[in-house]
Amino acid sequence: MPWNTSKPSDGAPADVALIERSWLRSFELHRLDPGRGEPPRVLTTSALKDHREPMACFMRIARGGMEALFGQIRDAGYVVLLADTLGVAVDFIGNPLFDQDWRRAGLWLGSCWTEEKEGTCAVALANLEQRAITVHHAEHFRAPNKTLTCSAVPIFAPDGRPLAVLDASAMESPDDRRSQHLVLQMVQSAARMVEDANFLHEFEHHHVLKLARRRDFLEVSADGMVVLDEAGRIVAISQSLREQGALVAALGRSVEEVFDHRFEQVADAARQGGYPLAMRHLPTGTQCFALVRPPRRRPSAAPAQASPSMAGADALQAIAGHDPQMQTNAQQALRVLDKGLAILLHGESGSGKEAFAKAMHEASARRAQPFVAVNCAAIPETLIESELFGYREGAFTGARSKGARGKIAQAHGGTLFLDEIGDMPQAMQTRLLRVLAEREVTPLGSEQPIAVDVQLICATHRDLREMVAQGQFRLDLYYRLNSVTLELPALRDRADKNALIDSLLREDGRQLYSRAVAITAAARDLLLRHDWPGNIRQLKNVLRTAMALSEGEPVSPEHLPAEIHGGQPPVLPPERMLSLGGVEAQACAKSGADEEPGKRTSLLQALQAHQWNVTETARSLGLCRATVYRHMQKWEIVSPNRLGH
Ligand SMILES: Nc1ncnc2c1ncn2[C@@H]1O[C@H](COP(=O)(O)OP(=O)(O)OP(=O)(O)O)[C@@H](O)[C@H]1O
Repeated sequence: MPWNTSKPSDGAPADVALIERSWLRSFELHRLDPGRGEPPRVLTTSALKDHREPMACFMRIARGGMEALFGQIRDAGYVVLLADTLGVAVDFIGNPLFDQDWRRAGLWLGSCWTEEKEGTCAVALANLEQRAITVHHAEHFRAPNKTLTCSAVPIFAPDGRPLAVLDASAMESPDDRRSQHLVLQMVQSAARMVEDANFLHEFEHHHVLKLARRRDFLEVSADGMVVLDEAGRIVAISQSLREQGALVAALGRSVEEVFDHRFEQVADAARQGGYPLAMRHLPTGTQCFALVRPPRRRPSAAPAQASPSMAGADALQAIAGHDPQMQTNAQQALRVLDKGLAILLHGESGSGKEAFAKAMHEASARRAQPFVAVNCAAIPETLIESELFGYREGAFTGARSKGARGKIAQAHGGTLFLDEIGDMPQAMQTRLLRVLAEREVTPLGSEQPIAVDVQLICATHRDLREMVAQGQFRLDLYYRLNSVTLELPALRDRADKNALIDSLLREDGRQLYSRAVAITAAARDLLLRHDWPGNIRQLKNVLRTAMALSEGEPVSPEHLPAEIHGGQPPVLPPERMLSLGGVEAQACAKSGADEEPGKRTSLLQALQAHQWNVTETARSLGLCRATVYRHMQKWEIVSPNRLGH
């Protein structure tokens, strides 16, 4: 576990390649004139407010890092900028003596540093490539920027999403770009400081383990941080660990599965002042040390009293993208969150209902509490009751000896996401209605009700009104669930397909090749013309397969499956049929046409390879989970984990 490896330094040759590519785009894609004279555009105060408001909370935290950085470099004539992910400078610190000069150079609050307008520049490149970079003097594309030297570093949210860019710029500097190496390092450490402070703030109500390989450095400079929820599960890791790929596999596991300590020991250390624990990372046997930061007490017992999260609101905006209908959905969601209303998401399979529900949870006052998702279509009818409501010991033959908490009780204080609610059996509809009315749940075999307080979000691709008309869904439950219905557009109807393609190439490219992967105009054109029956999930799978086939080179038409070319879906052997992302939509859409015996074997092998983890299996095969469950039911494949029930 290489926690203490230092990050790659300046990496000048890599910078040169990025800068060359950006120049090409500036000429060919953005058709900019390098000789144009004006400085960057500066937004009006009210337009700037729209950029600052959503990140107000983060900006307060970032200010500390900006001031510390400015203190180190002000005498050398640098200013410090914080830009949002659209390249707008939302905060600025410079020596006020030179205000006029900064403003003329575009180093000013509200200035827009995008590649589309400015061509090659550091803030735009840090945003696009999501890595630290210096753009020095003539490396800038436009003439007025060529005297500048700018070093910019992206800052990430706890979930790995880009949040902002920190930049240090000067109007005068030596010609040799190596003179900026140290400045870039300083911006990097300030960015990391801001990122860590934001991380600790987001998880102030959790136990946080600060980890280091060397005990002496633990208190002054930890190698990374790990967050535990109330049940001792690892729910987040800091960006430093994420970048090194360390502990990513530990997410979602309990602390004792990953380290040789139980949660009680960790909580005990926290109570006694967080003394350093000597720990062993079980999968690798690596020794490390941990300081435990205890959770801060909530000011009130009710979690719903906390203030809404600005970072969460950002997450919601990010999921909404640039599509007007999705933006309206995000605004409406923000208005109705934390008001005790049930929310219904309606949209085709793969259109992002669960992703949107998660983002809503992150934006709500319940964000530090659990988000529990239940797919009603995936649980066999005989198990749905115990799964949802829980059971007491000995409630039925095969019940676990200690009983089990149901999903509804697990979501207490947080959000319960009921996916495919249209598939919930009628008897369960009646029980759910009672839970919603009485705000308590009675586990099977028990007479003792447990009080529950959950934000309920349901999702379906079905027409519930039609189901009500046909007597398949209870009218009273329908009214309870849809205080607010948000319609998620199908991908083919989204106005921001281009931006979605770019963000998937950037995010998944980062995972596969540590950088964004480009796409040719011809391939993009094919993607834009396709009608995407499997929606964003299908697009994501097609792009991942294409990126793998292109080996990181720009994705071009030959990397795309036949159906994207407007042809018939490829006729493939069953194994490939299940393993190609591009056929996901077909598999989802027509589960009746897939009877070949070879497919059962392929699915079985994939499930075994992923230790019967359906989510992982679905991901590896490029299918949606519901389809995997459907196939399992149809082909009578039973998980060994279920045999005991
Ligand atoms: N705005 C987005 N940007 C990038 N990826 C997205 C976005 N929205 C959804 N996705 C991804 O698309 C995939 C499908 O999303 P999700 O599971 O939320 O869809 P769904 O509508 O709940 O599907 P189903 O009805 O089949 O359960 C997931 O991998 C999700 O991460």
